[in-house]
Amino acid sequence: MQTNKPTIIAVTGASASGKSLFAQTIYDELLPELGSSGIAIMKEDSYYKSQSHLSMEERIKTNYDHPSAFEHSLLSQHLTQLSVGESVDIPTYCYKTHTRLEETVHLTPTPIILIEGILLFADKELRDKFDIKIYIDTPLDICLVRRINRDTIERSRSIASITEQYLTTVRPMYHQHIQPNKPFADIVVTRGGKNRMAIEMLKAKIRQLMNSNL
Ligand SMILES: Nc1ncnc2c1ncn2[C@@H]1O[C@H](COP(=O)(O)OP(=O)(O)O)[C@@H](O)[C@H]1O
Ligand SMILES: Nc1ccn([C@@H]2O[C@H](COP(=O)(O)O)[C@@H](O)[C@H]2O)c(=O)n1
Repeated sequence: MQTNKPTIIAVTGASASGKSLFAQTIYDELLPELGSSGIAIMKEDSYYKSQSHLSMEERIKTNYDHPSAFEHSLLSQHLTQLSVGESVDIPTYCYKTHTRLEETVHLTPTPIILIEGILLFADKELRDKFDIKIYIDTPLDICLVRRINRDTIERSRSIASITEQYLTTVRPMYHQHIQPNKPFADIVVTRGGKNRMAIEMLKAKIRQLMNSNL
């Protein structure tokens, strides 16, 4: 069991702004040198509430861009457990059925934990657990185009359902719960997962943290 508290790096921004690509790129590029005992990656989306008790019609109507769609209390509890050296079992979420799957992913604490998600800064209790806070700042029209491409291919959505959801919840919730929390960020990143300078700076910071923990 490790003794030092992990450094938790949170990456937020609009849906399809490039949060996953940014966090995953840092993780993939550091994994060979830090190993799986050095760095881990988590998703806020894993903590979408289980909706197994609801009909498919009710699940489709849910506002997935409001903080109440997430079980943030469980995420907060897991981050606390990881911080004191305890392992956690992370839920697995399915965007096609809009609920959790049976299986969980076991995570043991690592010195560096990356986490990405749309509403990580919306909850003060969660926000206070992050050591480094990053906001991916991508124009909303670019996010929409990416979301259409991604959700038709990866999440089995129709164009009609994507545009309806975008206008009724995704866009308004962005203006209410995501963009207003941008000032909490330590670093605002343009060009998302393709911003090599931002990626290299984060990697250098992580290496420095790892060396200072030796
Ligand atoms: N800078 C970029 N240029 C081009 N495509 C990108 C860029 N960043 C992300 N994408 C693509 O856009 C889609 C959404 O990106 P993703 O990282 O999943 O966003 P998020 O995690 O913020 O929802 C993915 O298909 C991804 O490959
Ligand atoms: N059942 C669900 C759950 C979530 N969404 C959408 O996912 C977005 C968050 O994930 P990103 O990878 O895009 O950050 C969020 O905007 C929800 O609208 C969904 O469509 N269905």
